Amino acid sequence: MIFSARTDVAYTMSFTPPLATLRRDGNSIVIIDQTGLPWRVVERRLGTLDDVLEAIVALRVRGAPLIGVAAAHGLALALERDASDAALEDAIARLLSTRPTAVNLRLALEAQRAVLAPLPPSERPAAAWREAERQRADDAQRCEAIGRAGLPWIEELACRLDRPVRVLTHCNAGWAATCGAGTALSPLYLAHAAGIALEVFVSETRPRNQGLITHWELTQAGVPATLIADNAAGLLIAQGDIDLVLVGADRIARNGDVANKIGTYLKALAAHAHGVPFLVAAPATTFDPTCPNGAAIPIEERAADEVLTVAGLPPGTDEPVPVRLTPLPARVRNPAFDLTPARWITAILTETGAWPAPLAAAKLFPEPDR
Ligand SMILES: CSC[C@H]1O[C@H](OP(=O)(O)O)[C@H](O)[C@@H]1O
Repeated sequence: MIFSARTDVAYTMSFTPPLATLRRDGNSIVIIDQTGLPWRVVERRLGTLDDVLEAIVALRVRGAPLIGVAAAHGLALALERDASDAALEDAIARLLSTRPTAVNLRLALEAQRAVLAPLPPSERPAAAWREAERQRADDAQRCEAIGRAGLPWIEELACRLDRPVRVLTHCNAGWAATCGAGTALSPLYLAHAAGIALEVFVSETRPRNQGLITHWELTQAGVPATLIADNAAGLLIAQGDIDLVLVGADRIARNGDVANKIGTYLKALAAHAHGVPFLVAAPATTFDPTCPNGAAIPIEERAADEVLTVAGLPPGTDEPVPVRLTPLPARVRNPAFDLTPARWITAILTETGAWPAPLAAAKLFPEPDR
């Protein structure tokens, strides 16, 4: 077990994302519209707060760290039109209402409010853009540090194996979900750059299939990746085909319980049952020290239609289209996240190092000396 503040290790290799997930362009922002990935890389200009609200809800921009930074930029767009106290609070409330689980969204807006509230309205738009850009650059640095915290875990496995290290990951916690190299994928990119042989198994992640984005990311970077159906993960773990499970997070409670994409819990359960290390990678902006445990984390319930359709690229077209799988049954549930208890998590990789799950929040948010 490698618990230490290993982010101080000066690794020579690094990973630069091939595309910018979000960038400012004058008084608008440009995102990669992730509803087109992996089939099409399409940029989308967001010029108003309403554009940003729609993009976050529709998962055009997604990933816990990235939706926080997107919300911070959305606030700047709102204040360009009206920088009054009422408009500031209204925009924050509307952005908070988009997606309830990833705490990054709330923390990003709280950081903006701390900067903006003391200022006169005339100074707020420029200050909001500065804070949004600070958050974007800050996230990239956090991703890089998480990669350094996770690399020793992969190195240690590589030293013991005479074959590629087999890592299972779920959903997308790569550069597409952040402003940098990603969280769960960041150690993998560093390991690949260091010449460590990897085989990454990627679960497709129904119903929105973010696993296809991970497979696309890894393949573009030259990292060997194998797509599997979500339901196949248990068999691979049980058969000893997986050396390490490495996933992201949307909110981590003070006791180390983790909310992440739906399906994570079942992989943690299988990993725990078969003694496979289960790592969660997340920056401090994904921790909620005010949240005592997983039961207190709100789980987003999304539209039934996401379960009843699957997006794809029919032969001869270049437009991904949704295909309805069944007529609308009477009842459908579509929780977007689930909860993994801290006791099933081997370590949480953060920008300050790798920590046992119950300790991670305390390492990032130490209680003041009483
Ligand atoms: C570094 S992304 C963390 C987290 O966010 C994703 O959720 P979504 O695609 O719904 O925005 C997924 O749960 C990732 O693990």
